[in-house]
Amino acid sequence: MPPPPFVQVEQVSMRYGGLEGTLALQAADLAVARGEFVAVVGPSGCGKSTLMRLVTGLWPATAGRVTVDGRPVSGPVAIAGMAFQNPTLLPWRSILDNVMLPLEVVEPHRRQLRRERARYEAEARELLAQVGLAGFEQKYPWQLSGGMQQRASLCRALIHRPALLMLDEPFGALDIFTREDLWAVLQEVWMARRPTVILVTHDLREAAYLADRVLVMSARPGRIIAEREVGFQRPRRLEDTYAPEFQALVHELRDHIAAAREEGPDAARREAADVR
Ligand SMILES: Nc1ncnc2c1ncn2[C@@H]1O[C@H](COP(=O)(O)OP(=O)(O)OP(=O)(O)O)[C@@H](O)[C@H]1O
Repeated sequence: MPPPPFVQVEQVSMRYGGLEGTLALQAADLAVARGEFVAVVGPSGCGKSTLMRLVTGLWPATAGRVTVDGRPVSGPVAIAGMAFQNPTLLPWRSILDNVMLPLEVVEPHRRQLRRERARYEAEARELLAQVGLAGFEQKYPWQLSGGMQQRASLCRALIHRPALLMLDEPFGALDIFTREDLWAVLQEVWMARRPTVILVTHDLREAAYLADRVLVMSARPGRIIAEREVGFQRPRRLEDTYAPEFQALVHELRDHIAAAREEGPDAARREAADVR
């Protein structure tokens, strides 16, 4: 029998702002295996970030069930690391202290931090070196470029060795060259540590480069309407993204999203028919 999914979303709906509010998700299902790298793509405003908030327990679902590692999600999930489009580093803390922040919050690290500070600090420095930020530990966020801040934010998401890494457009604000550099960094970190990853992105090349499987969402109210395995060998290289098979996959995903956008009016009708 196959192991149960590490992340499971079953028939989840989410309406913001009470009965008359926006229905962001409707009867959405999602299953992600332990250690899998999944990308979620879809039309703008279809509910991708909402799905992320429900899986990490930042919002409760209006209906349905979310489990992570076999446990129902009823509040913030401690085993999750998160990074968003905006690096959200604290300006008054050094890069090293920003990276170490989750250790001050998440148990059991919180309890162990005072006693084992040197070990944790060495881990943070190692992680920073892995993403190319050796030597910048004592700098402040405002002294770093946007790409460097995003690298640091990735380290902060990883420092407590989360089993689940939730990335919501982490490279969305970066120029294409920096973004491509960070794809390689993320792939390397994932291959070394194998967390389960859910990545929300608007960039279909990014999804195809990084993910084992790409999930396509419908227009709002969102649900998963298509999925595509990505079989390219790892480690994937930037040159691979120019191969015909890779480009064909990106086109296929684009067609799915175009169809999902067309479906918009139907989605609106579905919403009207279901007042959940
Ligand atoms: N806190 C909120 N209160 C009310 N409505 C919200 C809230 N957050 C999101 N929404 C609405 O829910 C819908 C889904 O939003 P969400 O941010 O999940 O979509 P998204 O797919 O991540 O969007 P984008 O592609 O633009 O990043 C949108 O119509 C949005 O306006």
